[in-house]
Amino acid sequence: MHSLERRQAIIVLDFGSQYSRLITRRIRECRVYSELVPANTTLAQLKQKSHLDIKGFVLSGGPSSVYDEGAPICDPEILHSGLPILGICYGMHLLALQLNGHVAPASGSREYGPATIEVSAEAANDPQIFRIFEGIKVSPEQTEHLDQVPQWSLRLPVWMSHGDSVDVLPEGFKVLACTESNPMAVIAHPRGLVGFQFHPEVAHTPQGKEMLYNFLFRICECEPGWTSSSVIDETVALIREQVGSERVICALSGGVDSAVAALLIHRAIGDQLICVFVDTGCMRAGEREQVVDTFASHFHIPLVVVDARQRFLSRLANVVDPEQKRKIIGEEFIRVFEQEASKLEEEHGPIPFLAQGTLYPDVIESTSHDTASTARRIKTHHNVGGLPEEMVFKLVEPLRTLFKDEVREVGLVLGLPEEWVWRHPFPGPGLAIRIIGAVDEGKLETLRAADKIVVEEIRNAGVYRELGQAFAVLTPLQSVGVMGDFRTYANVLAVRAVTTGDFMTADWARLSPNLLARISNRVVNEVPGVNRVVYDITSKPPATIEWE
Ligand SMILES: Nc1ncnc2c1ncn2[C@@H]1O[C@H](COP(=O)(O)OP(=O)(O)OP(=O)(O)O)[C@@H](O)[C@H]1O
Ligand SMILES: O=c1[nH]c(=O)c2[nH+]cn([C@@H]3O[C@H](COP(=O)(O)O)[C@@H](O)[C@H]3O)c2[nH]1
Ligand SMILES: NC(=O)CC[C@H](N)C(=O)O
Ligand SMILES: [Mg+2]
Repeated sequence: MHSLERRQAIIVLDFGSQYSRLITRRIRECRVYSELVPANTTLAQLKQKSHLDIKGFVLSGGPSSVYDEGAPICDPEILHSGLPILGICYGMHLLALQLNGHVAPASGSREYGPATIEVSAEAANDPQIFRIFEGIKVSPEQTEHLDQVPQWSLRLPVWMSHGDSVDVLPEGFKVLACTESNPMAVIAHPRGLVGFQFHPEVAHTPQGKEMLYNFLFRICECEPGWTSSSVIDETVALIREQVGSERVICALSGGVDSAVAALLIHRAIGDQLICVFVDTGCMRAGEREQVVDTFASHFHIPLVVVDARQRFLSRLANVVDPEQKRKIIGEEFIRVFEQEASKLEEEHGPIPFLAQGTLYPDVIESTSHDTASTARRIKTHHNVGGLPEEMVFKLVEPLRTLFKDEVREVGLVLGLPEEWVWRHPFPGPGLAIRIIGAVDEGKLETLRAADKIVVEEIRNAGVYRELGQAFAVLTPLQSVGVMGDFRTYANVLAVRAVTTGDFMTADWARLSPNLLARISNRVVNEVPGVNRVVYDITSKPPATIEWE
């Protein structure tokens, strides 16, 4: 058995800020592993993560005031652990309050948006306290935007969003910086406790990343060891530990996540792995052939293709409700895998494990971190919330701790072809959730033809890589048109193209009018049953990326 080296980690306690996940991202961008955990996680619970060598904590911001009834607090054991802590906004308020300082409740005036912090001369001369700002300079362009010309000291543009503020320091702390309206904008204790009233994780704090860098490397004394190759080595060792000499089937979709999962598992356990691709009947034009061909030419892993078109389509017949569609598909997937596993077992012996390409965001979203309110379910993703309750498999999910761009990097290192690495995500329920209303073979044909044109034109225009996702949606809406002097009465097709980093929020892509014109023209001319094309100009939120 492989002995795993403990991985250096920074734990981010999530007090409900909309930026909590971004803090984790920023830390990982500095090549230090970081995990987001619920606000009420205790030090004792964290110590059970024995594979982690915890080097410090970040307490995130949050919507509550520390004076709200039931406001989340931090386990005192964490505050007294002796490890460095960075408290951001609400996290700073907690740090101050729980260590016997004082927080002034919001008094009408809130500090929201850009602000300038000024580091005090005295603090700048205290190297222990100053570590968080060491080496940071403002660029001349930034100085122009600051309130006044700097004389001697360090002034930095930052981004604020708060009402409460610290007004009495806890013992041993010093003020490191202030703003015009806030005398305690940054506080610090020589033993590595730092409070920021502003948000270093957002792009509007230009030097924020350098501050986080200082926290990680000067205060927590981390080493930048979290790289694609370290991820690969660790994950491979973990898979071996979990699976031993047993067999695994991997649900392979043709998307980047499951392909990378399959490659990692194959590296770990070789021919104990079999991949299974399910043709649900809701795939895009040529998808099945493409997956089979690319897989065969790049992987040396057996692939079973299951033609489950009939069974999915007959269960979906006349189903209109999006959530019901998702549940049916989630369940059918598992039933198909079970059936295939039992067939394969006749030849290969027991297959207790099912591997999936589940990512870190799926995991974070499926647990509610918000202690004050339970997150509302928007839609059931088939591979997480959509799994049936009774299931014979144990799950292997080697990407459970990774973000999408990290998965792509790992894919490149493992030799996954570029075109596969950069494919837009395609949801498991496929075209079934891009046909509004009931799904049938005729509508699938129409949508496949239209979707092919949309993607082709986007590729031809050279903008595929700039987009997070681009696809067509078939609406049940019919409208009147005129073609070759004849009246038509046919469906409206919607085109959706978004830019996004993490698929949690997205903006509609500003595709060029010429590109949109080409798409519209070709769709209406080449796809029977469509006589009108519209472009979706809604961001997420308030819309979602998929229409169902
Ligand atoms: N047609 C399919 N056949 C087999 N497994 C599938 C299929 N569709 C989805 N899955 C499983 O469901 C998981 C989640 O799907 P999801 O679309 O989120 O990931 P992906 O397809 O691997 O990557 P991407 O997000 O880039 O599309 C996949 O990783 C895969 O394990
Ligand atoms: O594998 C999946 N199974 C699903 O059930 C599912 N639903 C949405 N998606 C994908 O998730 C991302 C966010 O989509 P939404 O903004 O529509 O929620 C987008 O990338 C969607 O394509 C899914 N992927
Ligand atoms: N962004 C934050 O963390 C805000 C903290 C707290 N809700 C306040 O308004 O002061
Ligand atoms: Mg997919």
